[in-house]
Amino acid sequence: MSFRQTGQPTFTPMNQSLSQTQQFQQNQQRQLYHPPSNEIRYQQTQFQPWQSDTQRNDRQRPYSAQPTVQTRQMFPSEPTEQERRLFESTSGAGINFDKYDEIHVQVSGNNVIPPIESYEDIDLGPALNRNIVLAGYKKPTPIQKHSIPIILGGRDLMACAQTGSGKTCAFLLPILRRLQLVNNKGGKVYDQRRLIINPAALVVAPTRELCIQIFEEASKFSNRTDLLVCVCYGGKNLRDQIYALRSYGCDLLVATPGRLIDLLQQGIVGMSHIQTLCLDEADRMLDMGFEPQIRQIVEGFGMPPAGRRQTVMFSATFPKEIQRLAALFLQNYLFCVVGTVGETAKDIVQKFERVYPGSEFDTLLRLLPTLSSPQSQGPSSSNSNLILIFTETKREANNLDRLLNARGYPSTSIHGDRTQNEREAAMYAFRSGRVQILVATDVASRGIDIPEVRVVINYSMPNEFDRYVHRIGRTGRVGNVGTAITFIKNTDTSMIGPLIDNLEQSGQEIPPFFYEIGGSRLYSNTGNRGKWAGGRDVRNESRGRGGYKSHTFTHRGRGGGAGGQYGQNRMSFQPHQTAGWGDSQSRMGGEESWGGSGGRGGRGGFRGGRGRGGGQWRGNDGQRQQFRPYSAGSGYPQPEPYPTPSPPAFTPHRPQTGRDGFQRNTVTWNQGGTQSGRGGDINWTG
Ligand SMILES: Nc1ncnc2c1ncn2[C@@H]1O[C@H](COP(=O)(O)OP(=O)(O)OP(=O)(O)O)[C@@H](O)[C@H]1O
Repeated sequence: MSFRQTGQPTFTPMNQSLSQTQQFQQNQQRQLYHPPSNEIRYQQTQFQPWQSDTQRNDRQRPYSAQPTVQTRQMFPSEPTEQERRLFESTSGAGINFDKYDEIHVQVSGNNVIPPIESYEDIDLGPALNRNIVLAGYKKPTPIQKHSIPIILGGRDLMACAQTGSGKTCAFLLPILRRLQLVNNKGGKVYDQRRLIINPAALVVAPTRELCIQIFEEASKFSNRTDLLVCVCYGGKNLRDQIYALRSYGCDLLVATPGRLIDLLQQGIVGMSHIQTLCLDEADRMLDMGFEPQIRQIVEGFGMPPAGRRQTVMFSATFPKEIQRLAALFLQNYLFCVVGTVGETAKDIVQKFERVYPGSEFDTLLRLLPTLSSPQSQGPSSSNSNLILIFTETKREANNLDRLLNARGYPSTSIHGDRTQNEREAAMYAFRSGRVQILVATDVASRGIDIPEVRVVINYSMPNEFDRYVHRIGRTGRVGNVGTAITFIKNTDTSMIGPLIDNLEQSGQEIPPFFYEIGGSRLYSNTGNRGKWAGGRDVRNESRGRGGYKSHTFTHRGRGGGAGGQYGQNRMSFQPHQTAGWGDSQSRMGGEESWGGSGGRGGRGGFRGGRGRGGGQWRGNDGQRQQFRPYSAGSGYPQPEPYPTPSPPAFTPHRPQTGRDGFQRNTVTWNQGGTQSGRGGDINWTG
């Protein structure tokens, strides 16, 4: 008899006949329907790691039997000086931030997990909640609304959202929260007297600069937790990174694939504790360049297989063939797309300049005075108007940098031929506004977040549309407006079709000269245009009508009142009755739209649990369906972590930086402070 029939869950006692995956799913289910209260769940974080199968099976005790630890969260109400410095680089949301709510979100897969509407809807723990406030985030972006509960719920995820829409935080927050429940103790394990560092979560990103950036974000959000975050990337001294890893241990490792494989091959780092694997810029990580390395990392060093680990993938672009390949690393995953796959942000004004071979630099010189702020004519400390110029080759980047400097425009460059120290110096000079022009190859096209970049110039048009999307995505981030100027040559015919599609989609003007250049490509809906179009889960294409049901969400409706009706279905808010979430998914292949109608008190969408009840709606099949609301702060289902071997007792040192710039998470506590064991936030007792 199932829970849905009786209202009470029935669980098979855990025994040897259940596979580890089944046991994990059963645990998840148990927590899904019996979310423990905040306090009890917090106490639950104090558990010891499972050490063996027998011990794991013995863990079938009710929560009330867990040891009770009296804890009080005592964080200073005001940020300390150190915290101010840590969070000072966080940019504010732009004027168009609220427009994100108008973008439709589609989620497909089995048992879709509904989104949150605010950070308070979900229990991320006091430390993370405080860090969100310190970062100045007032409400989650659409991708965060969906990804946070999905990742926290232990599901695999393939997520696609526009550039600059907060994807980093969408995976970091739930990963850090899950890590708090793991008790990995820095993953230090001795194997035949040899120390191996086993992180519990791994984020892999394609470029060194992006790794540094993700690490810095992770350091911010793990502030005042006892989690150890490390970054490893090529171009820096390997011995220093090994020294730092071994000294401190590591719970969350951010790495580039090449350096990670080095560390794995030398037996410095192990993959056996990995519970969550995250591929940022996943389409790049799985294209021909990186795919063999990712396969090696996932399959060659004892990482738990799909189903026993959680795998999440994020990008702004997800070509269909990469989606198919990515599916091999995932199990029973949810596919979440904000807007349309590969869409450019609407806040970027796209302009085009027709150029002829050899006339590019003159065109640039003509444009620059109109783009730069007055301060940018010469050395200046103002960084309000940064210009990022993309070239196709390293040589072109070097030449352009030299020419610009010769003409009195202070610039610097970043590309693969520069040393890592030069690259980091260039990024620092640009971020801080010491130089206002950065000439870059595609090493800076993905993920790099510099809020003051107001203009991106494609000095030459890339030959793949996704590279264009990522390049121009360096501006117009998180609700800020930006401008992208692209130089188009007569030979760029293959890109004209996708560009026209894109401009039409974002309601922008199509330059008349496109019709001259485009020729027959303009009217063909094949090739690249077909490749990039659409925002579908590829699983549905192969399944035809029997594919996964796709749920469309819109988060409009804040501010109260009427409105928020979307599509054919209007959601009405009713007091929550019985949980029918799983049942509502039973009809495959249809499409539903769930809109926030504003509702009482003006919160649309899925805000239940504060007396506002759950929701019910009619799908296209006309049947009444219901969802189970969250209670504010009453605890989102938290899966039990996978069993991890017990590492030896370890007292972490926490210097701010390791030797030679190897960066470490910085955690400080007051004199006399106590730490309430792994898995919790650090508690201050004065
Ligand atoms: N909820 C939020 N409120 C305000 N700002 C936010 C929020 N979430 C993220 N940001 C800020 O938005 C900026 C862009 O975020 P992020 O770099 O994660 O975007 P992204 O989607 O990963 O972009 P890309 O596709 O280019 O990698 C960052 O400066 C981040 O601090």
